Amino acid sequence: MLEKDIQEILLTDEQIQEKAKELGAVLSQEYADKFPLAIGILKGAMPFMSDLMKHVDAYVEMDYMDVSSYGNATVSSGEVKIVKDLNTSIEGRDIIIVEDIIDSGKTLSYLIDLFKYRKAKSIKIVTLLDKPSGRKVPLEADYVGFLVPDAFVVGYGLDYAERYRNLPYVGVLKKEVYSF
Ligand SMILES: O=P(O)(O)OC[C@H]1O[C@H](OP(=O)(O)OP(=O)(O)O)[C@H](O)[C@@H]1O
Ligand code: HPA
Ligand SMILES: [Mg+2]
Repeated sequence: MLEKDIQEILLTDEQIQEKAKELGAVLSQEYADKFPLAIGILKGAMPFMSDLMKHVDAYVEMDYMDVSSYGNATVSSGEVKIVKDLNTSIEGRDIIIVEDIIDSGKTLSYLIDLFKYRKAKSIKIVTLLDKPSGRKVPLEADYVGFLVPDAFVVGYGLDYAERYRNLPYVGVLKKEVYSF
């Protein structure tokens, strides 16, 4: 039913699961002798955080922050709103930010400033998707799953107007769904 709104599937469930395994193995090595705090950025990063963490073999703590800047639009409002803050103090902690996508870069550049202000010891970013063509502020992730083209993508956590997060794959949304 949902598939009728999808122009093209970019990444299958299998490709995403394989990538979660790969990135989990890298993080396991990197944090083997540390006690990092992984922070999933809701709502979009929920499925990726859950799949990725299953493959991290280290003493990792998890917390979530809910931030939003897109609302029902396909371009960032530029205003990053904290809907729910962390439960954990991050002072002196090694932070792993887990994101679904970096597009304009505004969400993460806001969060990095905030986490530095809160005196995190180190901050690394792992993102499933990176859309370099969308960048409005300079920002690079430490670990990137896949690059995506200049198109609005949905699925596997990513929404348009709160829909399509439950698709098991990542696909390009048909333009007629959001431009009328
Ligand atoms: O690099 P940017 O242009 O800031 O875009 C990336 C952010 O936008 C989306 O979140 P959104 O604000 O839509 O909230 P959601 O995760 O609840 O959908 C996505 O999940 C990222 O957090
Ligand atoms: N799709 C869904 N949510 C997003 C995107 C996108 O391409 N970019 C930033 N948030
Ligand atoms: Mg969204």
